[in-house]
Amino acid sequence: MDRVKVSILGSTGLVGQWMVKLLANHSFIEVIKLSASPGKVGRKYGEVVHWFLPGDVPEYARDLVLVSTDPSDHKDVDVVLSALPNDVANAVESKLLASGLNVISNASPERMNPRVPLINPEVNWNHLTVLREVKGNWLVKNPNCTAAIISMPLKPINELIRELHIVTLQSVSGAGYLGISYLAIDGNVIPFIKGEEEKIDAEINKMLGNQYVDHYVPWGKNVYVTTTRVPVKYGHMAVIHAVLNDSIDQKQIIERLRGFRSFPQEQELPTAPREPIKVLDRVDAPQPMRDLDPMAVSVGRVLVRNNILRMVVLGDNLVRGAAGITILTLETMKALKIL
Ligand SMILES: N[C@@H](CC=O)C(=O)O
Repeated sequence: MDRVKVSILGSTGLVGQWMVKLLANHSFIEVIKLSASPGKVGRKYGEVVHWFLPGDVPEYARDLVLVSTDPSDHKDVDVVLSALPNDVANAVESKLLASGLNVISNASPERMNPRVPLINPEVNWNHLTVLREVKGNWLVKNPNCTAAIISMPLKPINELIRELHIVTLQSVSGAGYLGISYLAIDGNVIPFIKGEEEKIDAEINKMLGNQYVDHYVPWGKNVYVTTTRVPVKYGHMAVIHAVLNDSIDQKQIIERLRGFRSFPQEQELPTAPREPIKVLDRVDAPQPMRDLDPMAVSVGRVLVRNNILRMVVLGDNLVRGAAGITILTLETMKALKIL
């Protein structure tokens, strides 16, 4: 397959808009359908979308007439990309799968299904290869945005880790455009995000484990997580303390993080960052306002003391954590000849 035709579900939402933007002028992925909620179906994308990203609505998308999520509206696409909210995704995606369509989805239902690969391409691209043994169509899931960001710097050091203690500082955009009121978050920190702590623990364990066709074997490490919502627009941060198995020099950890490259980099995939983990030497890095990169993860404050590694990790929750990871997964699947 030379070109890959896709449709985007939830195309007017925060994550959907990023998908529309990132796929403008893509070298081999072509968006042929955009879908939105029933009230918008039949109208032009450019007239309906409340565009919030820098720049204009990409030209290719402006005149596309919005379709429904019904499988009959997607029958001529190779892959459906789903940016649907969690509460509606399951019903819609199940119908698409039942009709024989392939789906890559950002929504949380089915992430822990033992047969469904949960993919952060640099971390576990090899889990996708089980799909070669699957007859018919498939579902692939993105991890939770925070799990996507945190799993990246864990990958090159995963065998050194005995257990993890994580505190997150998650931006408001993670809750969606209408997710949290200004009065609730301005000048405030909310130390609870529903369901998030369980997801991060389970998903990191799945991605760093081994995937087989009908089951997976988790990484098997204890991951203790506290999640907080902070008054920042974009970028999720995590303070990680990793208890290590052996003593290891801080410099060796930094070398491993800086030198990390994976399949997407080797294949020079269009959406892959050249340097997936940026270790920043500045004493006050990383900061969402200064250090946010769309697809790379920024790491600072690296310190090893008494066999405990501390690092602060920052990533773009809407791009690396959602829209960009979907596209990079599709590019990885094409490079693996799964499409
Ligand atoms: N569940 C996450 C979504 C990622 O952006 C959050 O609430 O921040």
